[in-house]
Amino acid sequence: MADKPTKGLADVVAASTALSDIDGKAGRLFYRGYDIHDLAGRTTFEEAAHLLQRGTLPTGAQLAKYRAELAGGQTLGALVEENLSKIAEKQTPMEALRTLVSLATADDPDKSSNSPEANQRKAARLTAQQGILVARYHAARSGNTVPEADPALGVAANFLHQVSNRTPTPREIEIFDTCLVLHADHTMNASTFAARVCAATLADMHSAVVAAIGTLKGPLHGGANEQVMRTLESIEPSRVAGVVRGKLAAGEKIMGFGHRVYKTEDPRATHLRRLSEELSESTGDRTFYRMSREMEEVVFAEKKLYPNVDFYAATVYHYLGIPTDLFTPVFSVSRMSGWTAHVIEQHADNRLIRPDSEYIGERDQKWKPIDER
Ligand SMILES: CC(=O)SCCNC(=O)CCNC(=O)[C@H](O)C(C)(C)COP(=O)(O)OP(=O)(O)OC[C@H]1O[C@@H](n2cnc3c(N)ncnc32)[C@H](O)[C@@H]1OP(=O)(O)O
Ligand SMILES: O=C([O-])CC(=O)C(=O)O
Repeated sequence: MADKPTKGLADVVAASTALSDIDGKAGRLFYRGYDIHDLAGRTTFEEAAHLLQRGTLPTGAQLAKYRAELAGGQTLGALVEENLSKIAEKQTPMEALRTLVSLATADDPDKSSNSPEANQRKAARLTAQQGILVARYHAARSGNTVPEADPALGVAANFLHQVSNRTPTPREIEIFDTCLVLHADHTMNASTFAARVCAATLADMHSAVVAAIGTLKGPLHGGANEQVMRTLESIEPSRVAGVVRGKLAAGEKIMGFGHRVYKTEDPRATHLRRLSEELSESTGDRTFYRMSREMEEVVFAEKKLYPNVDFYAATVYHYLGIPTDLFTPVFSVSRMSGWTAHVIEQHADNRLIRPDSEYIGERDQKWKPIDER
């Protein structure tokens, strides 16, 4: 019989990975040995994605090649094109992404191969496409068209331009690029674990990332960033402390706080707090930043909980003009680079992931025919 399980697999080491590492006590995060504090603000999203998917921070030539591959991977398949507007009418953003990425399999030239080369190509295409899917979905539901992606610009610049239909400032692009770097990978988080479980059956990369998108959607994981903004918008600015204390007293969770692994501040939240403050000053709209600071103080005083990555990401995206229901899709634009890197890693050294369970049901039941039950 199996040992008593730890609820939610807490502290269980479920996979080996060379992609990212967390020191939860010290509040440190590393991508392939590089400290997130060294990467954030200095490395572009494309460099971080190359690091995760291809193993190294790219040289200039490698980066140019990878960026060209991303630019070439932006074309959406015929089945996606045919269905996009119908899906945008009927599905919420994360539902739509789950559907669209699944449909994208149909026209992917490498759909039937899990070879390392095919996986590298698919990882680049999926990473290139995710931002376009979000922008095209948003345009379709708003009755707009999306400006053509400029191959000379990176994922961050093109995404902001396409979603807002205005030219972002260079600083806005830098800030958003940093957000993408900060969200790219995070060890065995729920969506990455889901992707690895799927990939470990030798299912294809698209199937694995569809599982991951469905898992990221929930409010205990990536969906929390949208809920943070909804909470901020629902509170009268002068009543933050009372409302938050009331929610905690009622046993409610405050979205954007707490973490399974970090026992101190999430290092990504440190960057995002600073970026949120900067944007609150440059936009002249300090209300949500001030409210966030007050929420942080109250939650810490009451529960000793720190903000996680989703907390200040919410106000950063808000100040960048991103619609609130696209916050979790934005997370997926970045995390696609990590999910696909994990699928590459899983397929390269695979064993089926099939843990045991503890049986807690009835035993020795006596079967009766239906008319005697
Ligand atoms: C990208 C990401 O996924 S980051 C996480 C995003 N999710 C959120 O922000 C949602 C809010 N946070 C949470 O639900 C949790 O902190 C999680 C899911 C992130 C981590 O969960 P776990 O490690 O399983 O902790 P768990 O949910 O068991 O909480 C432990 C205790 O802290 C409390 N707690 C944890 N987070 C919060 C919170 N945000 N607000 C209030 N109380 C909280 C729980 O109520 C519980 O209290 P109890 O022991 O008195 O019952
Ligand atoms: O690691 C986790 O459990 C959640 C998280 O912060 C992430 O996925 O970025």
